[in-house]
Amino acid sequence: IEVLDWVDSKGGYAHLSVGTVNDAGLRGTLATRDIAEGETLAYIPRELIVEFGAPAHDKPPENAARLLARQRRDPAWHAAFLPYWRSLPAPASRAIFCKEMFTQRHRDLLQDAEMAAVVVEETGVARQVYNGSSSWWQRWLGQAPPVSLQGLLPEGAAHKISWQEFAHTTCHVGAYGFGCRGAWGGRRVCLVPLLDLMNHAAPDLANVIVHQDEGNGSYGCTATRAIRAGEEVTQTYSAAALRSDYSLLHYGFVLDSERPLLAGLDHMARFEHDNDDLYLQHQSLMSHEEAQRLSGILASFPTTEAEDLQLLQGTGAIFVPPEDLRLRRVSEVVPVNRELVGI
Ligand SMILES: C[S@@+](CC[C@H](N)C(=O)[O-])C[C@H]1O[C@@H](n2cnc3c(N)ncnc32)[C@H](O)[C@@H]1O
Repeated sequence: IEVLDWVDSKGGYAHLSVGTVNDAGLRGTLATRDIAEGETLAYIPRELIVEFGAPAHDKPPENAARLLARQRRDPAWHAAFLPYWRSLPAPASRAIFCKEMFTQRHRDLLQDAEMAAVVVEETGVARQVYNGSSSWWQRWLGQAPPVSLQGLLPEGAAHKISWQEFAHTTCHVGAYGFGCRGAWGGRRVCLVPLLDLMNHAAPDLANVIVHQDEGNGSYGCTATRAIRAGEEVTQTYSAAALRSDYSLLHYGFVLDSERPLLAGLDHMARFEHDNDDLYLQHQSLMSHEEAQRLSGILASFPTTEAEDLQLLQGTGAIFVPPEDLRLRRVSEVVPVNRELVGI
């Protein structure tokens, strides 16, 4: 597809094709040749990456407003990224569905008051950004999103964007965005063409990790095990996406898994709040209290960390570097071999 040639023409590469990966017609990425473990099978240069937001406010609706505004204010930029926009599911296509598109009927199906509250709260923020319905003092007091579609676009231009288009863009930014390091430091949300066509799989099934070069901001994708030509290429989006409720609400899918990862203690409604320091954000499926309890049990084990490490090395498993291995095991559900990709 066009986006592959575009990446190629801009100095990137990918040993990937885009195609149907299951009987339900899901689209995803496939290896075009055999890939060895540790090989970097895709490289996306910095200039193809779309970056938004600031650390304090990087919610999908605000970034959607920034994206839509930039597309309209800067037609040359929009045109330069056409192959990327065309690679994404069209609005109203069944390939993309998340909470911004929920109707009352979908909310009722949740059968869970807290999840329904998350939907109401987050779509409420999206509505505020779309309508620009908050006053300057609400924004100043932090009671409303700092960005509105009207505020970013010239007079009258915001009205030409329908709620459906806005909800679709919010869903796209949320479900296709990557956490990245901004050009001037700080955490941002980025859109990474082509690599965002990879589907999610649990860590034991995923075969690549996606990483950003700290120096030049480019993105790479490295095989965590050997991949055969034609095999689907998948990554683990985040530990949070291993939870059925989280993946359903934010991405519109649920993985087949023997044990659904759900617990009352770490309900996603809490999980989502950045300033709730009771919970370990976007990393663990538990509260700090629970992490401390489990850490205490691990600390009382008869073997040392070094001995555990030796055992793990013998298995060829991918694991985090030795320092505080046990404690990290508690707080990081998805271990990442940073050495493998040199980050
Ligand atoms: C980053 S995109 C991946 C590419 C997407 N499949 C496409 O064709 O544009 C994320 C979306 O892909 C779908 N998806 C990703 N992983 C999935 C999985 N394991 N099972 C079902 N759908 C998945 C969901 O619709 C999700 O919101």
